[in-house]
Parts: sequence; C-alpha cells; structure tokens
Amino acid sequence: APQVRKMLAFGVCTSTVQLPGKVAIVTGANTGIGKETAKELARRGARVYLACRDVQKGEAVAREIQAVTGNQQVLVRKLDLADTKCIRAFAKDFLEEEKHLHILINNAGVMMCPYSKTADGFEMHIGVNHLGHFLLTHLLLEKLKESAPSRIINVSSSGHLLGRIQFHNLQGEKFYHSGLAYCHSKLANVLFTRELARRLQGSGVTAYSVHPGTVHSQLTRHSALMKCMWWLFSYFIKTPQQGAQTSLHCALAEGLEALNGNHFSDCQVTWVSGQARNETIARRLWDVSCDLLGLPVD
Ligand SMILES: NC(=O)C1=CN([C@@H]2O[C@H](COP(=O)(O)OP(=O)(O)OC[C@H]3O[C@@H](n4cnc5c(N)ncnc54)[C@H](OP(=O)(O)O)[C@@H]3O)[C@@H](O)[C@H]2O)C=CC1
Ligand SMILES: CC1=C(/C=C/C(C)=C/C=C/C(C)=C/C=O)C(C)(C)CCC1
Repeated sequence: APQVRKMLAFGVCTSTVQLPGKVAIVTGANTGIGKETAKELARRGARVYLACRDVQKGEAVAREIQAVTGNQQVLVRKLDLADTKCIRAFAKDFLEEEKHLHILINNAGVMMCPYSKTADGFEMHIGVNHLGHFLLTHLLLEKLKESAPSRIINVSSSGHLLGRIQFHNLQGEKFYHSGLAYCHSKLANVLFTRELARRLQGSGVTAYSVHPGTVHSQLTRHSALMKCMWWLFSYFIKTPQQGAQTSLHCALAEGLEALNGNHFSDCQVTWVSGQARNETIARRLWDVSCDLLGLPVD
C-alpha cells in the first residue's frame, strides 16, 4: 500500500524557500489539508494565522504545530466563513494587528452538506467555499498589495469540471443536489481566481487555484457513501500532507508569477473546464458576488 500510495501521490513541493518575517493566513487550518499547509509554512519560519471557526480545535492544532516546528508564531483567530459579520471582524482585527500579509490560502471548504444556509442566507457551499473567501480576499487585498510580492491560493477541486454557474439558481432554491452544489462552488473558485489574477496584473499580487488530489480528510463527513469509499481506499489516496503539496508549491515556488491565474494539480499547471475559461461568466460572477456581499462593483 505505501508503494501504491507513493505512485498515486504525484507532485511534491520542492521549493527550499524559507519564510522568516513573512505572514500567512490559512483558512480551515485545524484539520486536513489546511493543517498540513499551515504546519509547513510554520516550519519555514512564517508567522501563520490559523483561521478557524472552532477556536478550541484551532488552539490544540497551534500547540501541536508549535511543538513540531519549534515556531511559536502560530496564532489562532476565529473565522466562520458562513457568517459575513465574522469574516469582517476577522479581517478588521487582522488589519489592525499586522503590517503585512504575504500568503493567503483560502483552503476551508464544505462538501455535500444537506441543503442549508449561511447566516446571510446563502446556500452553504457557494456561501462558504466561494462567497466567504471572496469577501475575505476583498477585505485583505490592500494589505496583500502593500506586502507584494504576495500570493493568494484558492483551494478548488477537479470537481469543478462538473460544475455550472447557474445565475438563476445560485442559491439552489429552484433545484438542489449536494454533490453538484459542491462542484458549482469549486468552479466558482476557479473563475474567481482567473478574474482576480486578471485584475491584479502588475500589482505584484498573484493568484492560483489548486486541486489537491483525492485526500483522506474529514471532507466526506456529510456523505456516508464517500466516507465509506475514502475509508476503504484510505491507504491509496493521498494523506493530508501529500494533499498540501500543490498549495505549498503555489505559495512558495519561485518564478510562478508568469503563471498567474492558472489552475494547478500535482504541483503542475493543469487544464480547467470550458466554463471555467469563460471570461464573461467570470466577470458576471464577480459582479454578482459583489452585489450579494454589499461590495462596490468596480
Ligand atoms: N479531501 C479531498 O479529497 C479534496 C479536498 N479539496 C478541497 O480541499 C480543501 C480542504 O479540504 P480537506 O482538508 O480535505 O477537508 P476537511 O473537512 O478535513 O477540512 C475542511 C476545513 O474547512 C473548515 N471549514 C468548514 N466550514 C467552515 C466555515 N464555515 N468557516 C471556516 N472554516 C470552515 C473545517 O473546519 P471544522 O473542522 O471546524 O469543520 C476544516 O478546518 C477544501 O476546500 C476542499 O474542497 C478538493 C479536492 C479534493
Ligand atoms: C472511483 C474511486 C475513487 C473515487 C474518487 C473520487 C470520486 C474522487 C473525487 C474527489 C473529489 C472531487 C473530491 C473533492 O473535491 C477512489 C476513492 C479514489 C478509490 C478508487 C475508486
């Protein structure tokens, strides 16, 4: 099994870049891919903010990362992406506390949850996976620009290939399928990344989207079938540490600026679906997202 797993887990971040004096935020860092991403950034000397909805879980992980890496600058802050008030409070406190932000990893995600809504009435997948991170990024964008060169990593999925942005049913009120809702939100991550990259050209801030691979994590918690499959194949699919490699590659590898806006899998650029390449849809999604979140449309 370890050999098969090694064969299937292509893509290792080979960058040797160290991060003393650098500041990073990882959302959903209390478990899975986010935890391993934060651990590696801390190992390289960055001050790392674990942005978690459950602060207690986050504190336990921060202590673990501090012990393993010897880096005491691992901080936990509350961030519930299903509540825009909480996102705004997180950003406000961060901006008051920190002079710089070099790496923003929008990693948190939910998959296949039963139909439910965020505090602001958005369908949970699009609300947390896309709109929550869209708002967070907007609020932190000036700081990222001031700290350039800086990078934004949006953790998407190959599931985006099955996604469609249905503007008439963005909140799943007319039709809802939990698996498709996840795919739509992951497509939104790719479209957001591409539009963001276009708008950030020349600013020194670059953005990348990532498919981490099929990773043994708690992402399957809402689906008994997926949980069962992940458990059955747990020795063959990626570990969270292997799943973190592509996010780390995009955050750390030197000379990636020319690939601004691209989608990565196994630490390499990979192709995205036709809808993901549609600039008109990307611009419209940007405007609709601003509208929903009460942000000025520019
Ligand atoms: N695992 C896989 O095979 C794949 C994963 N991905 C993507 O990778 C990313 C990481 O997932 P993975 O580590 O696998 O999954 P996990 O379920 O293990 O981790 C998800 C993280 O997101 C957090 N989260 C969920 N909802 C919210 C919220 N409302 N506010 C703040 N944080 C929240 C969770 O917090 P809590 O623990 O409190 O629930 C947890 O820390 C996701 O974006 C996922 O879509 C993409 C393709 C494949
Ligand atoms: C069929 C099959 C599998 C299914 C893989 C799937 C369906 C992966 C989907 C992953 C995504 C898209 C996750 C989150 O974004 C396993 C478990 C590898 C085991 C071998 C057989």
